[in-house]
Amino acid sequence: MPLLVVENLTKRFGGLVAVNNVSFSVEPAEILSVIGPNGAGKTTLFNMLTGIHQASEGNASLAGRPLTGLKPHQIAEVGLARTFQNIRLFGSMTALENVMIGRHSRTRGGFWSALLPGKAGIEEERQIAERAHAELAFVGLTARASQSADRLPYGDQRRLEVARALATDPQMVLLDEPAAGMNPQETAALVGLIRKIQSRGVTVVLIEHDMNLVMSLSDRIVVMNFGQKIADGKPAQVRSNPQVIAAYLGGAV
Ligand SMILES: Nc1ncnc2c1ncn2[C@@H]1O[C@H](COP(=O)(O)OP(=O)(O)OP(=O)(O)O)[C@@H](O)[C@H]1O
Repeated sequence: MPLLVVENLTKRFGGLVAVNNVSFSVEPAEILSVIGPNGAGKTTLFNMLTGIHQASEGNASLAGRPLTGLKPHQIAEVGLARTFQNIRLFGSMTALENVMIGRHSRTRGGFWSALLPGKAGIEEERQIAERAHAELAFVGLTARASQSADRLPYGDQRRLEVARALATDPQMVLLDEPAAGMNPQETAALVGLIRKIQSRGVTVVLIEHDMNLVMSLSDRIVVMNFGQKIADGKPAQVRSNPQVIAAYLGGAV
């Protein structure tokens, strides 16, 4: 059974159809990339899946539970987490605190657990910090735990966002251009990290423009152009699809 099912999702902004009747599904523990030219509708698709935009038409579900109509925090509770194209960290907080905020959304006291009475609050806070340290270690940022997020190198900020998403215990993470602005070494480390996320059993859907990364990492690729899905298949199929070559890949591959 697919984990994510997207059926006929459409988003209109006034007269502009940013996402037009898009359907696809994602199997558990798959790595699926969504590619397409600038303005194709990829981020709008993620924004509908994560409750930032309400769909104009269509449905999406995760593990059989409807996502459409839910608020972002409810979608996180269903098990869908994301990172953003423009990094959204709390700049003046430490790396550890940024990950703890992700974890707070999944615990009894939530964000206010520090106010829980006595021992219960202290114990919950200790568990949250422990889990946040584990996620920092997972993404390779142990040494950065006590540094302010805004002081971290760019690639580390992107990995910190991934750690925060993972701290919510998601079944699936959506990564919006995770390699954007990374140097080749950082990109290589990112490939390793995404494979580690997959081996944890977390399904990964990413938007990415780095075609080397997309072709080497993806189990499957969905191609969008002008809001519509124009192809859906394994990297080799997508790479040789004449419509995709015309719309996007050109001489790049
Ligand atoms: N909030 C909004 N209001 C109006 N138009 C929007 C809004 N968000 C996106 N759009 C428009 O919808 C279309 C799709 O944009 P979207 O950001 O989803 O594309 P994209 O494929 O993610 O592009 P990129 O690769 O450049 O990030 C674009 O024409 C964009 O200008």
